[in-house]
Amino acid sequence: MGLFDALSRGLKRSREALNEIFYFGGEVTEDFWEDLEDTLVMGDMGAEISMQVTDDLRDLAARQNLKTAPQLRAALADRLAENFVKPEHDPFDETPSCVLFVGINGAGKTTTVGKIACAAHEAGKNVVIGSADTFRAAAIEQLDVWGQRAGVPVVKRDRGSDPASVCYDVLDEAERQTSDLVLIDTAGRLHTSPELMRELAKVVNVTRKRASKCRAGAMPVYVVLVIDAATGQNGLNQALEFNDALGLDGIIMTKLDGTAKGGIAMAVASKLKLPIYRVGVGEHIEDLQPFDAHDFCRALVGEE
Ligand SMILES: Nc1nc2c(ncn2[C@@H]2O[C@H](COP(=O)(O)OP(=O)(O)OP(=O)(O)O)[C@@H](O)[C@H]2O)c(=O)[nH]1
Repeated sequence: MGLFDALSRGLKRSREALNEIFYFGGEVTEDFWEDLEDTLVMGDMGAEISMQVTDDLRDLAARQNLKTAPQLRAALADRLAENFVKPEHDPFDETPSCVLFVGINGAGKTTTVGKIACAAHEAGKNVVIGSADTFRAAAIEQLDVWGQRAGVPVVKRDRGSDPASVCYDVLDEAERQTSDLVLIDTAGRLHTSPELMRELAKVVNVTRKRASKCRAGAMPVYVVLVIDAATGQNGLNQALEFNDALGLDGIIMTKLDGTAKGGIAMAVASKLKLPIYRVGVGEHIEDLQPFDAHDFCRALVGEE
């Protein structure tokens, strides 16, 4: 199943709400613009973007003399797509590359590492996984299972070990194996805990320092925030805090197959000017897909 179909199944709530406006909408009236802005806000896009998008569409309708709601549906999808940033690099396509996965508990970090490891291994890449979640024993086991499934080695240490030193070991191993792709899972943490964010900043710094000293030349390190799309507007607070503490390179948005309304992807990408590298649309290996802003926005507004 392609991204558009997978998203179309997931983003039902926002699409139905927008459908209602467009379906019943004949002539565009003042009520139409109010309903549109409210619906975008309810779809987790945030007040600022919703107002901006509505104003821009209103200008376009006036300029192009578009008078009925259905005429505006495709224009809305195009306007929404403009909120997304195109990635300059894809950390999962570059070789060599080291990616640190960060985020709150249960966002989908471990699952995403597993899915990416499987796909990269299948594509013939030499992959190594690092388990810097030394807090939760079950997380280390979960990553081991993904490693076995993917046929990829997992570097791990005992529960309670220093996560930064695990990252150092992971890069030692990656160098020994001349790995193409290094994927490091970190422990879930609340963005509101300064102590845990400081610990994570140390993990990132140590990884960057070690990666800059690889014998074959510096290995780029990407810090990727994994966000559960169903957390709604709280996802924006997470992104702002993680970005402040670590300087993020991009986002992976998971669980867009569930009850998520989807607008949070746009709110985060637009506010932080960060690319979305992948989206999760299910729990299985194949349910992680490259992000396409146009497909995403068409699925959101119900454009075929
Ligand atoms: N439906 C759906 N479920 C997902 C997706 N991604 C992850 N999950 C599920 O979300 C749950 C949490 O995923 P994990 O990968 O364990 O999350 P985590 O961020 O590593 O969690 P911590 O280790 O506690 O920080 C699991 O049950 C996953 O199967 C997705 O895209 N869609």
